[in-house]
Amino acid sequence: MENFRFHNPTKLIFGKGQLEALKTEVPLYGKRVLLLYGGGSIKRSGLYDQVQTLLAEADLFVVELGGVEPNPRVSTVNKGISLIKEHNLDFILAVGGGSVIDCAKAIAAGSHYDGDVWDIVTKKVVPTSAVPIGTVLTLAATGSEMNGGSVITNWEQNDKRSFGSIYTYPKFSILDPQLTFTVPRDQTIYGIVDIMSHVLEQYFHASENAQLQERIGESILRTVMEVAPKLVNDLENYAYREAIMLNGTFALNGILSMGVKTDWATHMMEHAVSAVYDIPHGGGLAILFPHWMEYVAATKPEKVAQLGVRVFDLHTEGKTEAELAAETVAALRAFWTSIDAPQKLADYNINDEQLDLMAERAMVAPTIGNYVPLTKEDVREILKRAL
Ligand SMILES: NC(=O)c1ccc[n+]([C@@H]2O[C@H](COP(=O)([O-])OP(=O)(O)OC[C@H]3O[C@@H](n4cnc5c(N)ncnc54)[C@H](O)[C@@H]3O)[C@@H](O)[C@H]2O)c1
Repeated sequence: MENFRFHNPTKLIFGKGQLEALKTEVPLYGKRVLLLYGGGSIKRSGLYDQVQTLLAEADLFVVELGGVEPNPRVSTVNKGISLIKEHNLDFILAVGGGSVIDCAKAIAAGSHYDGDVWDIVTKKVVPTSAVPIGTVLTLAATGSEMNGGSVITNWEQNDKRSFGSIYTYPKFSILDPQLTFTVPRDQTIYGIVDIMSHVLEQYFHASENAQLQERIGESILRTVMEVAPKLVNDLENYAYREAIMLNGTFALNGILSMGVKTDWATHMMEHAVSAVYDIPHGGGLAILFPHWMEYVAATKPEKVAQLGVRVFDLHTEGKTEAELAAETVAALRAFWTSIDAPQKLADYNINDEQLDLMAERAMVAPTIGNYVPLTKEDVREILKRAL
């Protein structure tokens, strides 16, 4: 393993009816709250009214900003920063999925910085403090509820970038699986793919001797694969929602990346695709991951084969690593197809017109990924195979 420090300061408040905790948690950090939410699902479900009531009962001053987009935009981040400054707000409550939470993190860091928040998102500037945030999670997918990461899109520049900071970890996150009952079937599927992809990005690391991290990752994958097919046909089942929610949080809260150089090339490619075409993140990952895996297996099949044996129960007798790797890719693809995840970029009407732009946008460094570092030509080839 590489040397590492692990520090995750987010308090998880998990289970039925835990929303009430807002009354005691928020006042620990602030009195003047920016309430941030997305496209209105929380108004339809009644969650918005419940949150407002609890904040009022706790005697808190509230300014709200709704309409945070899926794939949140830097223009919305800037609106939030203006509201924080105008009303002298000292806490941000994000109620929603990863997009709302990521937007809250960028507002939090940007409010303590005098320049353009895009400097922070593009990692030109490192945050040294941030407005404290708390979250009420309504969609299991990103793990943003228990990490410091944030992904923001600059639509004018067709650029989607991520940054992370110890200052943007939520102080607390309330996870009531019942709040995810209303997530539609397609978004539920994207969430499942996102969770599995997070594990895979860390499983395909470039370090030695990380058995515990790998075994935890395999457990998450196996649990998600056991529950997901049942959940997509029974969306209001508490036990299934509960399992997926906890797995989603643990897939990206830092434990799988302890002491290892993780990959993340597929996420960078997906960010490039969704920065140009604004497609759902999980949908893009379902298309790209099997192609990435097939591509890297040509030079480094061993870990792909290991995944197949340990997670997809492949039999090894008489097979080469390359054959096992090919079976693993087929098994992953078959699993995602079985839960109706998309399979090719054409499913989102994406053709080869913007291949070069997408390949260019994916290259946030001269090569991306660590398991097998990819050049722009590699990325272009993977995107082409995914069309
Ligand atoms: N910060 C991280 O660690 C991290 C990791 C992976 C991805 N991301 C980013 O997060 C974003 C995706 O977040 P997401 O997958 O959580 O989806 P999302 O937050 O974009 O939400 C997707 C859709 O579901 C709706 N929705 C949310 N909760 C709902 C509910 N309870 N009922 C009905 N509808 C509901 C939203 O309004 C939205 O239309 C992308 O921008 C992605 O790049 C961040």
